[in-house]
Amino acid sequence: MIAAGNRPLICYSTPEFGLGDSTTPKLGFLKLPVSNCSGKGFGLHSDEARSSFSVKAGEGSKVSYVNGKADLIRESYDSINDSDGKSICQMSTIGNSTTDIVWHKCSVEKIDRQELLQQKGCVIWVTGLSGSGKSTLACALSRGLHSRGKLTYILDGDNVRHGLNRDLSFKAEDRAENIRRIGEVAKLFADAGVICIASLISPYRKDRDACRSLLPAGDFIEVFMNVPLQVCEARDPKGLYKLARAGKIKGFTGLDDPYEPPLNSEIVLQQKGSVCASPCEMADTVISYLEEKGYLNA
Ligand SMILES: Nc1ncnc2c1ncn2[C@@H]1O[C@H](COP(=O)(O)OS(=O)(=O)O)[C@@H](OP(=O)(O)O)[C@H]1O
Ligand SMILES: Nc1ncnc2c1ncn2[C@@H]1O[C@H](COP(=O)(O)OP(=O)(O)O)[C@@H](O)[C@H]1O
Repeated sequence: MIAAGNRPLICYSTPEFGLGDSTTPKLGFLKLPVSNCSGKGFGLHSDEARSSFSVKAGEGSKVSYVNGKADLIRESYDSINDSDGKSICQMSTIGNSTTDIVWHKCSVEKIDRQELLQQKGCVIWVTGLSGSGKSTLACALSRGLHSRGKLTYILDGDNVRHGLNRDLSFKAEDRAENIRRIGEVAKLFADAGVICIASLISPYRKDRDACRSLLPAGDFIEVFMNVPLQVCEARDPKGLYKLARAGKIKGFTGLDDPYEPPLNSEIVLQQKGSVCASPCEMADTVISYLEEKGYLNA
């Protein structure tokens, strides 16, 4: 299925697509080669797609139509006219514009979901160097809250990079996109009423702050794993620091790539002298904070 912005495209076709007669619009799935779904364009530029067709992008009562040649829909929709000379600029929402999208409200809201769950949705954003204990804390926290009957979900940078963010590298703009996407997903979880634990290096202050700004005040709780580089490197459970020191990984955070420590995080977890609190103790610190701020009640 093809998506137009965040709306599905429901297609009906001329007979050569084998979806029935062309005069009666039918809902169906039009299998077209799509070579680029992420950029401005649709990517319908294969020879196989050079047939006349109609595409309908709709959600509820909002519908946009395109009638034309598939190979015309490439980069810009603003300048394309259909066979009657009518502009089909509605399709410009396929890019990154949000001007033609209307928020659809539902009578079941966040407050209702929170009531059901007896908790408040929020995002606990765990940031720190590789090896600082982010994933360990996330698990301990999830376990601790679960045992109190609270619903959590972990978005771990490593794990999300196996799926949603598998197209992203570790260069600065890809890290920013990784963080942006996880921030948006975390926001959805919080809206669902879930206590979402996002655990990723997120080295840049501006990217973390952008995620904070997606949420209502107080609902973004930044936890800084303030563990010295030497400690992280000595732990090196995946052997990545060793590889980076050997020059086999370039741009490794803390070595040859920056980490900007938070300036005002809600919680800072750090060693006392040379003693590091256990993961359970750290999780308890976060749980106490949530309790105090009322996140463990509706
Ligand atoms: N170049 C480089 N720099 C830092 N980390 C690297 C790199 N290459 C791979 N890894 C592994 O990827 C994990 C970090 O992914 P994140 O999504 O958390 O990173 S980021 O927020 O986009 O910076 C990180 O996982 P953690 O050790 O759990 O932090 C590493 O295992
Ligand atoms: N509080 C802690 N005290 C001692 N070791 C820890 C603690 N938290 C994590 N570790 C260890 O540090 C290493 C890195 O932890 P991990 O959670 O994978 O870090 P990150 O997700 O930040 O890369 C692991 O070997 C883990 O067992």
